[in-house]
Parts: sequence; structure tokens; C-alpha cells
Amino acid sequence: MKNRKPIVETHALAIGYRSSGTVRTVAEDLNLQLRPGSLVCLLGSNGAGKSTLMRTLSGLQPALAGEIRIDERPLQTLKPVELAQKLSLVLTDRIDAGNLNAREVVALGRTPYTDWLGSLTRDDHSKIAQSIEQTGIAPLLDRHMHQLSDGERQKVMLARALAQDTPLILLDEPTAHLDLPNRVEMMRLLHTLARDTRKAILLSTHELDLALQTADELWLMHPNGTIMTGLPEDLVLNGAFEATFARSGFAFDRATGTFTIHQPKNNAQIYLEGPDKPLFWARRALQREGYGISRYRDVDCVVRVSEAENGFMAEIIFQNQLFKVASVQALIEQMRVFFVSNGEF
Ligand SMILES: Nc1ncnc2c1ncn2[C@@H]1O[C@H](COP(=O)(O)OP(=O)(O)OP(=O)(O)O)[C@@H](O)[C@H]1O
Repeated sequence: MKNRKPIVETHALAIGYRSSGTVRTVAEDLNLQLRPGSLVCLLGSNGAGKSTLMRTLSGLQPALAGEIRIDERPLQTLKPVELAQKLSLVLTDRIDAGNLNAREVVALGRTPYTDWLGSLTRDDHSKIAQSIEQTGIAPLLDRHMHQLSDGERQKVMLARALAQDTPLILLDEPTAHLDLPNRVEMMRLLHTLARDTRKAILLSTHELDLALQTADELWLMHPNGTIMTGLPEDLVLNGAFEATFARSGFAFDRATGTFTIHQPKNNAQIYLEGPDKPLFWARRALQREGYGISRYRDVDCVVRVSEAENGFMAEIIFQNQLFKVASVQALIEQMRVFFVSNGEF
């Protein structure tokens, strides 16, 4: 992987804002590399600096210090049309597309390649058709941009970036306005694109779970202005992922790759065993109720879950007695009987 030449490379890059003599550094000493064929997700808390980095890499705002090289050339030496042939940018901000319809906006993606009259060649038309198909926006083409929902508009903007057909695509929160199936679809599309067309794709997102599943590499922006990069799995296992999102009140479970929202409210500990599916949902419901899930069997209560015709059943062993329940709700109610009457809640 490392022997592919990076399409973007930064050396000692500092990003941030200058205004009336004061400098606000958001992040510094960034040495980043983005390689063809990779989908990289940029993650960080609100205000960490994701948009600032995106805008700086795409030349929309100047770096405070250091260097950005795009395809081995310093960013500031690229003429606008050269930059537009190397890099496309999809922003989340509400765009002002005037009175253009979706078809015209997608066609604008070909501007860096057309003559001064803007005439489209057969190749341009084929790139446009391909990007429309990939993003599934055919039903929207004749509608004006201001008549589209946020999510629909976001897909049109992605189609425009795909029509621009650059080796590098930067997307600032491309899933922000999408519903779950469309978010999954978008991430899958971007992943496939990176793989099949050898594009380098960098996207910022708050979708930690989707990023963990789809990214070839994560860039984790820490509030202290540093960025850790690596394979998602390595960043989870070495604790960097957790450190980036550390907050009191919820914790990242490295074993399951999920955040534990509910902290145990009491000393009641339950040991769960059984097949993955019923185990997963029983654990989730018990944690929501504030029970601690133990890794050891020698606790107050052992629950053996299994799959049944209606989806779920469980045997509970509490104080050497056996109880049977046929739903997660019944399991929770039984727990209340045990632990509330025991004074543990
Ligand atoms: N124009 C500006 N001038 C000065 N500071 C700014 C400006 N825009 C943003 N900032 C500050 O820079 C920091 C990084 O902001 P940025 O928008 O890059 O964060 P982000 O990671 O994209 O956040 P979010 O997840 O909330 O979108 C924040 O502290 C923000 O207040």
C-alpha cells in the first residue's frame, strides 16, 4: 500500500485562521498522505478542525504554515483549471445554484474540460451519464436545485463531483442529511469508487460506526490539534479512537466497536451466555436498564439466552432457582423483580 505515490501530501502543515493581526491555529505539524485507491475518513469532535482541514487541502483557505502537494506539485502553483482537474470538493453547506436544475448542476462538473463555449463532447456526456447512474439521481434531473431536499441535493453534488472525474475527491460531511439506508449506500458507493477507479477519497463525518466499517484509513483529529492516522482496527486497539472521543458518561467498548451509552446504575451484575444474536439484543436492553454485564460467571444472576420461534427465550438462574422467559421484555421485568425487591435499585 505504501509504495503508491500519494496524490496529497502535507509537510509540517499548520491550519487555522488569521484575522486583524491575531492567529488562531487549529492544528499544526500535520504530515499526512492520501494515496490513490483509498477511502479515508476524517473524524473528530465538533470544532476539532475537520472543515478547516478540508478547506485548506482544497485551496479554499490558505495554510498558516507548511506545504501541501497535490500530485507532487505545491498546491499554490496549480492554476484553478489544473486544480479542478485534480480535485473535486463536495461541501455540505446549502449551495446557491441559482435557477439551475439538477442535470445542469451535474454537467457543471465537466467545466474544467470544456471549451470556452462550454460545449460538451461525447466523452463529457458519457461521464455525466455514468455519474447520474452511480448516484441514482435520474428521477431528480429536471427539478430545480431549490426544489430538492437536503439529502437529494447532496446526492446531486456528489454526482457533479463524480462527473468532474478527478483523482482526488474531498467531501465535507457527505452523509449529514441522509437517512440510514442512503448513508450506508453513500459510504458503500464511495468505497467501491475508491477501489474500482483508484480515486483517493477523503471525507469528514460524524458517523463513527460507518467510518470504522468502510474506511481504509482513519484520520483522527484530536481537540489538541494533532491527527493520528492508521487502519481503523489499529486505532481502536491502540486506544487512539477512544482518546479522540473520550467524554465522561460514555465509553467506547473495544471488544464490540460500539459506544456504551448507559453506565451501570447499581451493583447488580449479570452474566449472559448464548448465541450472538439474542445475546446482543438482551445485553443492549439490560444495559439500558442500568445492569452491569459481567465477564465472569460467579455473579448474582446468570442468563442463558437462545433463539426461539418468536425470536427469543431465556433461562435465568437466580439464587439457585431457574426461571424461563419468552421475550426481552419479560427478561427485564423478571430482573426488576429480583433486583428491586433485593434493594439493589
Ligand atoms: N472563520 C473562522 N475564524 C476563526 N475561527 C474559526 C472560523 N471558522 C471556524 N473557526 C474555529 O476553528 C475551529 C475548527 O472549526 P471547524 O469548522 O474546522 O471544525 P469541525 O471539526 O469541522 O467542526 P464540526 O464537526 O462542528 O463541523 C473551531 O474552534 C471553530 O470555532
